[in-house]
Amino acid sequence: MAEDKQIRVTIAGANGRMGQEAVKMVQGDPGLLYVGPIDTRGTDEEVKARFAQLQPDVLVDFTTPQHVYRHLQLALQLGIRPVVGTTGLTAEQIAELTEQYKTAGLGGVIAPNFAIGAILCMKFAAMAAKYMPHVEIIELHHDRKLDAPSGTAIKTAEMIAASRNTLRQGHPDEEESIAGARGADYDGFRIHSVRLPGLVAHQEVLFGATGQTLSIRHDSISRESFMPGVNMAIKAVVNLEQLVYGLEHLLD
Ligand SMILES: NC(=O)C1=CN([C@@H]2O[C@H](COP(=O)(O)OP(=O)(O)OC[C@H]3O[C@@H](n4cnc5c(N)ncnc54)[C@H](O)[C@@H]3O)[C@@H](O)[C@H]2O)C=CC1
Ligand SMILES: O=C(O)C1=N[C@H](C(=O)O)C[C@H](O)C1
Repeated sequence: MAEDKQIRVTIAGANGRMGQEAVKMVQGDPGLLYVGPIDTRGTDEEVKARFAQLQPDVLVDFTTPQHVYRHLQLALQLGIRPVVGTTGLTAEQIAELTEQYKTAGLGGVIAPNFAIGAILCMKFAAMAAKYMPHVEIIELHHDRKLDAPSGTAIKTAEMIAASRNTLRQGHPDEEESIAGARGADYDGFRIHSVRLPGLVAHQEVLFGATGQTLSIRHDSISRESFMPGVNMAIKAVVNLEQLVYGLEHLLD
């Protein structure tokens, strides 16, 4: 894509908490052109007609787990590059979409978290897990969140599992007297999800070893924290020829 051409951006979920921040960010960048919102709660024909009217290069998605898979399929059919922040896609869906985008040679970004500090938290946790394999993840979010565990916690768990020798933690005879007390099991370690008003997006990764503990924590205290990452992904995706899962792949 020519360097001096503005990138045409549409946003799904433009009236939501993240969408409103994303509209402001896109409108504030002279390199980007906000062509308007897209709402896909209609027939395929209606939605395709709206896309044809907007002519976007990039579709930014901050909607719900229920709609995001269809959005990625639609973007593929229409040759529009997606930048997806919506969480809740399964590992199988991501693998299938990755193959489909590769075959089409179309760029896309799925990033469970766009905040640079959250990416560092994941990377540091993966580094630490190699040497301190006893680990638990606690993610904490506002109580309007639909999915649990968070996309960030799942991605963190995947990165930890890739660098940690598999180990089933805790006492072999441990039992829950209240179901769920020990959290969700991922590859032998636990993920705990906290939902409270007043929170935005937070994660703590705790490690334990003989006589010591290590905590790695990230806090997003406002949704502006995600915007530099969204901006970076929009500018990167126009030059990609495959679907990338995780902002860390755009950083190195
Ligand atoms: N990757 C990241 O860094 C971040 C990701 N998220 C994720 O983004 C998603 C949205 O989060 P919030 O903005 O807090 O939610 P929200 O509920 O405030 O906004 C979602 C918006 O999407 C709209 N919507 C639903 N279906 C739609 C459709 N088919 N077409 C167009 N619009 C539709 C809703 O009306 C609503 O306005 C969630 O999955 C959340 O986990 C949130 C924060 C950061
Ligand atoms: O719903 C949210 O708010 C967030 N969702 C993403 C996730 O599931 O990880 C990213 C961030 O944690 C905020």
